Amino acid sequence: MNKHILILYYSRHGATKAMANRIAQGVESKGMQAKLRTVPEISNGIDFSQASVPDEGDLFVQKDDLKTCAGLALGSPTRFGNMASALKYFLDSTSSQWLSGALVDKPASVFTSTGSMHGGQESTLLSMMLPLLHHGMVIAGLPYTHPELHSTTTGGSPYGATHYAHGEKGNKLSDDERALCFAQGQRLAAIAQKLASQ
Ligand SMILES: Cc1cc2nc3c(=O)[nH]c(=O)nc-3n(C[C@H](O)[C@H](O)[C@H](O)COP(=O)(O)O)c2cc1C
Repeated sequence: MNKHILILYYSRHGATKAMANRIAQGVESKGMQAKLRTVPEISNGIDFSQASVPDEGDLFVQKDDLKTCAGLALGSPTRFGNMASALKYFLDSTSSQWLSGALVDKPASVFTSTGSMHGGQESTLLSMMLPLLHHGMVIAGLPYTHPELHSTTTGGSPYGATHYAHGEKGNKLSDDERALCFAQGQRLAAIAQKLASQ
């Protein structure tokens, strides 16, 4: 089976990246490799041209990463109740992978960070699922058997892990958020392993 879970995220200020790193720890605790990848900023073609390799941090995703992964965690900051355009721009370029069924029957989950408590976490997560369903993925949320879903006063939802960032520089995850990110990574890896053994 493909051994790695692709954790594909966009993060401007680091909160979504912190979640991605914690989800990766959950994946790796199940004996699978977590491949952390991001997407470039969108350029209007006038302001700047983007380097093909980022100056720092995780590498940019390649289309082949979709074909070779065993599962996908997709993460974005909430932008007006939806995913960030940089991530959507990448997804909109995956017609070939859709045609070839590169993601069909692979598990997927979604995660997001917001600046305000009721700023659209769930609408973002639900809308992020749509392209993944078109790609034929099997969507995995978070079950309420995780006690943190009952007790959290910050982020966390059955639709996927979330973080309430209290503004744009709030990158420190609460204990409940950390636990749920970890659980999401574990669950994704466990489902990928089960599906591969069918
Ligand atoms: C253009 C824009 C739109 C945003 N829209 C929302 C929103 O709808 N709801 C919300 O709670 N936060 C919103 N935010 C705040 C970000 O979601 C929040 O700061 C997030 O934690 C940033 O994640 P990052 O650190 O990974 O970049 C918005 C930020 C920007 C720049």
